[in-house]
Amino acid sequence: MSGSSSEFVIETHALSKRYGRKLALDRLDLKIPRGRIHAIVGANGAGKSTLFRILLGFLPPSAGEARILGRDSQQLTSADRGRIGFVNEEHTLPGWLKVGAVIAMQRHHYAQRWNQNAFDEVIGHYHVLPEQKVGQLSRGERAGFNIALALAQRPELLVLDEPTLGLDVVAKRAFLESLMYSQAVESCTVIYCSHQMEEIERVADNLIILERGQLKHVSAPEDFCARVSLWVADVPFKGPELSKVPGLLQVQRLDGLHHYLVLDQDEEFGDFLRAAGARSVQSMPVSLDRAVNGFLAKNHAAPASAIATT
Ligand SMILES: Nc1ncnc2c1ncn2[C@@H]1O[C@H](COP(=O)(O)OP(=O)(O)OP(=O)(O)O)[C@@H](O)[C@H]1O
Repeated sequence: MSGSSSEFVIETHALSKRYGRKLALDRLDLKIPRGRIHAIVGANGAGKSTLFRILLGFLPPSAGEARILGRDSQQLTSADRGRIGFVNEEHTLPGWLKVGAVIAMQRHHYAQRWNQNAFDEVIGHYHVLPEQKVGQLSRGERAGFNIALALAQRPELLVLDEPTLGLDVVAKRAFLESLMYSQAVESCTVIYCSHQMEEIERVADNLIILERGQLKHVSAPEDFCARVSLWVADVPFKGPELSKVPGLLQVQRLDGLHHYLVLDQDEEFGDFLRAAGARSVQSMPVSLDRAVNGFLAKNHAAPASAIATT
């Protein structure tokens, strides 16, 4: 199969990774179609970085298969790697090199592929000078420099592993804008891993939720939000027994009212609360942050199989 004709940029089949007694990826079947921005989210330790390391060929799987741009991830050639841009939170560039020297090296390395316009467009958001050493750049500038270099290599696939970790609000915004408004992004597929839901809400077309190395949900972010709702009810005493509350993700008691965060419930949930004695019931939508974090917190507290969601 030719890489560029493949319909999916990422395809894993029964992919598992075990570190000693720890199962980081658990028979993961994941298909990410070509084009657009895909966000991968999951709690700490869900297996996101492990997945990226296997996909980029830095780590072998324990079992199963991983393909990237149509190629087996364990057999990537340097030409295949040239089609993939990777930016991670560490922004690992040699600190002693001058910015101008790094640019010259990359331009030479990527030769025909190098897209100077894409580089200029992104680096224009940052006050980075060619005579500065990479180690002298601020975290935000280094993140910007990295994304500019990655986009200039005209990648078919751009993998971003928590690229805004540790950046302040201004630097985060600059980074996201350089991503969202770059022409170069339009011609590639972006896989973005982050814990920042407000970022994901702004940039992602597709939301992929991993939990304990398994796939839990795939859809547009707004469709996931639509599955989660918050119900505020004036229920006397303790309210219904929690094990009987359908789709329950979280419950809180605030100012004498019960707040139920629930998954996949419709108007009948209001009837359930009224039958449990609620005097008033009000439902409201939630932000992506609340929806995802409620969902992940629930799965933390219960066995992974407690909610069947895929
Ligand atoms: N080299 C290793 N040796 C042993 N266990 C590891 C190793 N790398 C990762 N793990 C374990 O595998 C699991 C998945 O880790 P991974 O770094 O892939 O998660 P993550 O989703 O990227 O987490 P985070 O959001 O915290 O970065 C974790 O439980 C972690 O402790």
